[in-house]
Amino acid sequence: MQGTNQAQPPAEELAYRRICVVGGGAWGTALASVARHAGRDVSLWCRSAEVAEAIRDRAENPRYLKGIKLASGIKATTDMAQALHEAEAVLLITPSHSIREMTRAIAPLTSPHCPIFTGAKGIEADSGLLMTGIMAEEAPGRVIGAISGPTFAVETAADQPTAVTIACTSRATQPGSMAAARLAAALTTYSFRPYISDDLTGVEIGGAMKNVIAIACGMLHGAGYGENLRAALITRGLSEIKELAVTMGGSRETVTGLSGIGDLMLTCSSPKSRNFSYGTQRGQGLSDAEVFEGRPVVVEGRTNAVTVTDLARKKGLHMPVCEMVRSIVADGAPIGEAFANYWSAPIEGEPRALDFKIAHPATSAAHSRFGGSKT
Ligand SMILES: NC(=O)C1=CN([C@@H]2O[C@H](COP(=O)(O)OP(=O)(O)OC[C@H]3O[C@@H](n4cnc5c(N)ncnc54)[C@H](O)[C@@H]3O)[C@@H](O)[C@H]2O)C=CC1
Ligand SMILES: O=C(CO)COP(=O)(O)O
Repeated sequence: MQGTNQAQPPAEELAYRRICVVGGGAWGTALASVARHAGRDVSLWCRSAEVAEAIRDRAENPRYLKGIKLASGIKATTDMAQALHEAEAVLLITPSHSIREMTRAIAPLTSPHCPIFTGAKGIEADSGLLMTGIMAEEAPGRVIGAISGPTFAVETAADQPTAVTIACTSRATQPGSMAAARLAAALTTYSFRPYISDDLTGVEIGGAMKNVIAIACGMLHGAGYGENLRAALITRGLSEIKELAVTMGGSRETVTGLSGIGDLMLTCSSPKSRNFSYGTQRGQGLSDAEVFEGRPVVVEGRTNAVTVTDLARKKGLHMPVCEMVRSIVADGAPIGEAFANYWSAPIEGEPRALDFKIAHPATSAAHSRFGGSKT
């Protein structure tokens, strides 16, 4: 059929030439470095003058990516208007709680034709909106998108092979479709491999929920449980992601992709993950205050345990893994007790001969491991 086999423009012609990354933390800096390696004109807005200076002058970000040599030529600045000047695409890479405020700041400083993509993973408290839902409210009419997947900033910045998903508001429409493809073309290097998706909801639900499940895995790992349990939590967690994603209009296929199972596996199994590490330390008996020691660290799963379960409850969905994490991080339940409740709950649709709350060995093991109510 005529028209269906039209040749795509060459990638270089398609690619955005000028990209502004907003957020000079670990992930924003890593993406700025990727874009520079891909040959783009890259500006980076940083909150800290010291960080901006180190990136500009020495191609390093000692605060967030210590010891890693970045691409040279990143125009790092603390001046937002200067960073956004003539940007063809913006990557908004600050923590999820700041996305509303940051989109509000970016919108008037950019052309209405400039798409905004975010790498933040989360759901907003109160509104229950995904990151791109917030951005669509604050920058109405804009093409909005997300970049997600199994991506530790420290590896990406060090040029380790990394695959991501780039999704856009209605990729099926011309502007959305073009924006995702243009960003993918702009960021592709020998080590950075973007895939395109039109399932923004599925992509973002995966990103928000995997952090909560990683905390669960970390907590039980820290408490001394084995890999069997971790694999079970990842699998049951994936099922919770699938339920919420499909209920919200996302697709099952996305859940089995990079932004779903890919990111879930990575985050649930590595000490490089802040969510998994936080969980591990809590599982070892440390309190929140002891884990953070006054240093603010982005652990998105702590707040998202509440926002995800709030949303699921509203939709009439039961999410035992996420509820377990919520009961610990938000309601102060002892980890052993929360796990025992989770593990001993009847399995829907299956008859149980025993009262698992009393008889299951894992229940008493959990209680003794955690020494009653201390943790
Ligand atoms: N670090 C990683 O490996 C990855 C992180 N992400 C996501 O990217 C987002 C950012 O994470 P990271 O860069 O790792 O965090 P980070 O802690 O390394 O850096 C956060 C950056 O945001 C800035 N910031 C913090 N609060 C702010 C606010 N209220 N307003 C404006 N700027 C603010 C900080 O100054 C800093 O530059 C998170 O949602 C995270 O889940 C996604 C993929 C990988
Ligand atoms: O999102 C990430 C990897 O894809 C980073 O995970 P953490 O925020 O747990 O470090």
